[in-house]
Order: sequence, then C-alpha cells, then structure tokens
Amino acid sequence: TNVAVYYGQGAYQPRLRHFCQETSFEIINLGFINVFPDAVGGYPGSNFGNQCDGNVYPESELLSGCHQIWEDIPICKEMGKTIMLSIGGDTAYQKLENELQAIWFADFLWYSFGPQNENYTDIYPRPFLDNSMDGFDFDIEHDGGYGYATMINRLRSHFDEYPDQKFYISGAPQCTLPDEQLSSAISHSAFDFIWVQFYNTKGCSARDFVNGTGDFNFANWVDIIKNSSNPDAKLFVGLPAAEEAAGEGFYLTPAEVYPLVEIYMGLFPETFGGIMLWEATASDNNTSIDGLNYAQEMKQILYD
Ligand SMILES: CNC(=O)NC(=N)Nc1ccccc1
Repeated sequence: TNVAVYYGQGAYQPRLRHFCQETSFEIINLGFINVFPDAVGGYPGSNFGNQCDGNVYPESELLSGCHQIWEDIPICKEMGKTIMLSIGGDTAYQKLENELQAIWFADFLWYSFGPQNENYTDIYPRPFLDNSMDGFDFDIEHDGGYGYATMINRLRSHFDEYPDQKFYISGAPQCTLPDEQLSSAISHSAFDFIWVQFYNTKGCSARDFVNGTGDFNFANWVDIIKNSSNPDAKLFVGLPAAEEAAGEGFYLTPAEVYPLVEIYMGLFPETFGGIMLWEATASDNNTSIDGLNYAQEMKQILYD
C-alpha cells in the first residue's frame, strides 16, 4: 500500500526535491492546472504556489518558468516516485463546455506534459521541458459531471501509444456519494487510483468514523469501484496532514487513523490502496512527539 501526497499549494513550501528525498510517500500529485482552456485551441493555466518564476506563456496563465520543478522531476524519478499532474484544485475557472474542448484539453496535457514527442514540440509548450508526467490526477471540486470521461478515455488512447510505459489516471472526489463532479467519469472511464477526500464534508468523513457519527462510506466507495470501468482501481483514504490543512475538526491524530486503517485494510485488502494526504508541507510541519512527521506516521500505520 502507498502514501500519496499533494504538492504545490503548501504555505512557504520547499521545492519538490525535498519531498522526493523523503521515503514516506510513493506518489506525488503536482497541483494544479487550475484554469481550463476557455475554448478549443486555448491554453490552460497553472499555479504551483511559491514555485516557478512568475512568467507565463504569452496570452495565457500557463506558467513557463517552473525551473525548480523541471530541475527536480529527474531526482523524483531517480527516487522511484510516481509524479502525477493534478488538474483542478478548487479555485479559478474549471469547466468543460463540450466534447471537442475535452479532447483538446486531453491532447494539450498529453503533448505538453506527457512524453516529449518532437513532432509536437513546435505546436505545444513544454512547461516542464522534456520531463514526462506518470499520469494525470483529477481534483475536480465544482462544475464537474461532464466531459471528464471523454478526457480520460482520450488520455488512455495516448497511453496506449507507449505500451512499454505505465501511465496512471487518478481522482480526488469528495466523500458524499454520488460525487457530482467525478462519479460519472468513474463509471465511464478507467481510473487507477481514487483518493476520496474523507475530510471537509460532514457525514461521511474520517472524523465521523472516529466519533461514531454520520456514515463513513469507504465500503460504499469500494462498491462503486467494483462496478466501475476499472474494478481493480485502488481506493485510498484521503486525510488532512495537519489540523490547519482542513476545516475545523476533520484532522485525525495518528492514533485515530490506526483503527480506521486496520479495519478497512482488513475488510478490503485487494481494493485498499493506502492513504492520500493533503498536503506535503503541512505533513512536514506536523511532527509528532516521537519526531516523525505525519506522512511517516501514516507509513508506519500502513506497515504495522
Ligand atoms: C485533494 N484536494 C484537496 O484536498 N483540496 C483541498 N483540501 N482544498 C482546500 C479546501 C479548503 C481549504 C484549503 C484547501
């Protein structure tokens, strides 16, 4: 089982290599491509917090100077990390208007952030130079429901062009079922990882599990996956990595996480994929009494 973490939106965050040199996570979601193309032919926009140099490609909001990220991805790959590019992330304009736009956006992401293909380098920008993402994550928090299955199926058709390389699709739905942003995509296109945000939503959160309130619905999400386009997808427990990383009351101490993981990893050993954390810098700053940070505590729980 794995620990996945979001990187890119942390307060005063260190550069990516700092996290790739930590052993406690295997999957890093780089967030975010937070502005969607407003039409076929348009560029998306990106935001990686305090990283990059502030420059953008002409007439766009797509960052062009993310030197820390393009320098660090090779280190991450050397350390065996899976690096995903995360689309969405709550703020800014994020909506797919029609099928053509969904196809265009998928192609843009593939040719700009996937394996470098010299036939396309004069058509598409390469914001991370010749570094290729290992996949694409969908953190769709509003205006979803439409177009994502089309995008994901288009991306998978591109993945098929590189049969000897592994590429992944992941998603971060809220815990309420059905998730109005991603449930349709989950049933009509194949995901590899689904990390449910069991925080910031009362009634189905990990906090509800601990308090014995509401209806923590990990088991229902397993059913969704079993009846989805990819019944072998892995389901992760999404958690805040520190008190301040989520709304009031949603943070769980490692001691509170332990029984949740024990029970659900035990009930669903083939679907339980691990833990997702929001987010990397909050985890680093959340060191517990025995000097471990939160991600390290989660790693220990998964391997107990
Ligand atoms: C996987 N995506 C998230 O976890 N997003 C997230 N936590 N957004 C956010 C919501 C409220 C305050 C700060 C960040």
